Amino acid sequence: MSLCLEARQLACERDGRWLFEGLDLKIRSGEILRIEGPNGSGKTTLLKILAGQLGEYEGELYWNSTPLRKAREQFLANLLYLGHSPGVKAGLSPLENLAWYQALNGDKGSEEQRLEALAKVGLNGFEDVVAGQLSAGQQRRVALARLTLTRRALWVLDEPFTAIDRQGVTALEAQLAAHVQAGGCVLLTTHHALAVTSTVRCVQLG
Ligand SMILES: Nc1ncnc2c1ncn2[C@@H]1O[C@H](COP(=O)(O)OP(=O)(O)OP(=O)(O)O)[C@@H](O)[C@H]1O
Repeated sequence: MSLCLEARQLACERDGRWLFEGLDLKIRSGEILRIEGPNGSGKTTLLKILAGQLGEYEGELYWNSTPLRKAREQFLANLLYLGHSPGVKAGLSPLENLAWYQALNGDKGSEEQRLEALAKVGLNGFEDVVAGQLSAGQQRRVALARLTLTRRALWVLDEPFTAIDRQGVTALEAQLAAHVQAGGCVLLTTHHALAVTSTVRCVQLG
């Protein structure tokens, strides 16, 4: 099924300043949409709005042509949102963190799946280490393991390459490309130059 998230005449004000106004954008199956702009231009704020996490905005959002407020359940069932911070629980191991994410989504999953997802992000041998003791890049990798674990079509990713080494960047780029090739869509912010350019469109803020 073809998917489409659309924003019409989106505007957001912070502390008496318009971060963006009259913003129209669309993201469909098979596309990567990159939000660009300098620090403080509103990229994270825009992603939160588009991921349904922030209600303080003007304009309208549509999911498959239905206003998002009426299609919220279907929208959330298709959404995987990874925020600016890795959002990993420091007191839990990577394996426990993934089990916790799955439980939040009402998905029991299996340990085998979780081990496979951690292996894919290069965390073999760190599965049972308390996440608070992992490096910044390893914590980000725990969060990124959710991309493998959770079957959602729309990925909204805020700076997913932060703290990731060169090999990890290549692997993540390949994963993004494979996801859109399989009919998914990716909305992301990154200060990193993406190698997969053919399916990437850009929206500039600031
Ligand atoms: N909850 C909030 N209340 C008031 N102002 C906020 C809030 N959240 C963000 N802002 C302000 O909105 C502006 C945009 O912030 P945002 O985090 O969206 O920028 P960004 O483009 O993602 O920046 P960066 O590239 O540094 O991550 C900033 O000036 C910030 O101070």
